[in-house]
Amino acid sequence: MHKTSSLSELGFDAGGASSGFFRPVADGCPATPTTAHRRLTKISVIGAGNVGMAIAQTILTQNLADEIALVDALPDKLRGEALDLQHAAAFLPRVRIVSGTDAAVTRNSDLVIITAGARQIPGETRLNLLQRNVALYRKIVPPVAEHSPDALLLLVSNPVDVLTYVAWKLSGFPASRVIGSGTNLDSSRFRSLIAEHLDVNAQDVQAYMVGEHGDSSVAIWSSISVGGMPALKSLRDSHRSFDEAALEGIRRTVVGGAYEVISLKGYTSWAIGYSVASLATSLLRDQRRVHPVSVLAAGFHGISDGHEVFLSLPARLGRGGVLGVAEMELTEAEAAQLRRSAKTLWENCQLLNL
Ligand SMILES: NC(=O)C1=CN([C@@H]2O[C@H](COP(=O)(O)OP(=O)(O)OC[C@H]3O[C@@H](n4cnc5c(N)ncnc54)[C@H](O)[C@@H]3O)[C@@H](O)[C@H]2O)C=CC1
Ligand SMILES: CC(=O)C(=O)O
Repeated sequence: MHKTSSLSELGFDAGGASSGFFRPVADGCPATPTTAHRRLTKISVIGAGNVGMAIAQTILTQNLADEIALVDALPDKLRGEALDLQHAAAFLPRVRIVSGTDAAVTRNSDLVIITAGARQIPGETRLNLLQRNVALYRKIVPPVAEHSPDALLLLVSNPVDVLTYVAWKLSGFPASRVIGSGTNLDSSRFRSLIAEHLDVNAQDVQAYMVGEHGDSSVAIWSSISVGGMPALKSLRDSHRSFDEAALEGIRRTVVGGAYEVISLKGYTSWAIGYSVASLATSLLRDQRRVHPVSVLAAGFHGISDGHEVFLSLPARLGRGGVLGVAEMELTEAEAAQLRRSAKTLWENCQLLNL
């Protein structure tokens, strides 16, 4: 484990340094019972690339963790990223940052977020990454699960739905503790498009994309509400142009959002950073918020009970992981689209022989 540069590395003895500096106060005790018994929260981020670092830095600003462990295969890059974050300590809540190329640094994590892996080059689909990233997950997931057997696993590398299945199989964890970031990000893109159109804050817009985090994601038009009011009918009443073709155009724009950013800057990072930090908050702070995330979907909406496929459905998240999945009312067309997504994803899962 590498605790980033410290005075002890320069030869200064850390033992007793604090007690030499501060004079004990009368009747003082080392820690109040509350502090002494408070369970510290540890989050590990595997993969310190664009996405891993955007997630780590967003989590840092949200005062969610007492310790963040970063893991990457490239030791210099990893140490550089860890130091760079540590140098911001004077502006942030106090968080211990540790890093290492070995999964041992993640020991006793509450939440492990995996972002390691190949990313798309312009024009490539997420499913194109499957073989490369499954090979990585075979190396990463078993030791991580062994070091933190009670952790929640949050998967981000693509194709995220199939890799969530892979992580579930390789970890041996219950499905409720294995969650893919899924369409939480796609739904944010969807909400922000509608919010911009109506000139309202995207936080006041509810709108769900479900299914695959990828080309076959399904927009649930009946889920759109603004300030608690169903919005599709009024959008249609005020704009005759909101016909089926226009709606499919909006869905394609949401799906194309990632491709557009990748073609412009080479990767996506900030939005997924906020998306995953919001999931981490809901999980670790037991917020019981509903997020569209990748969960075991067998038996939902006509997906066969025997198909252990993971895809996004609105799920209630808390400290135990997935606490429940909302029974959405879908049109027959939406349910059929979802089943088509499930079929494609399940075919990919079966090729892996896990
Ligand atoms: N689910 C989602 O919504 C999103 C998923 N992604 C996915 O996240 C993944 C990462 O993307 P970027 O951060 O942009 O890529 P990147 O190339 O910047 O970072 C990947 C990191 O993984 C590290 N890595 C490789 N093998 C490793 C191992 N065995 N152990 C630990 N670290 C290892 C690399 O050294 C590198 O630092 C990609 O698969 C990408 O498609 C990206 C954006 C959104
Ligand atoms: C790359 C990716 O999956 C996204 O930004 O949606």
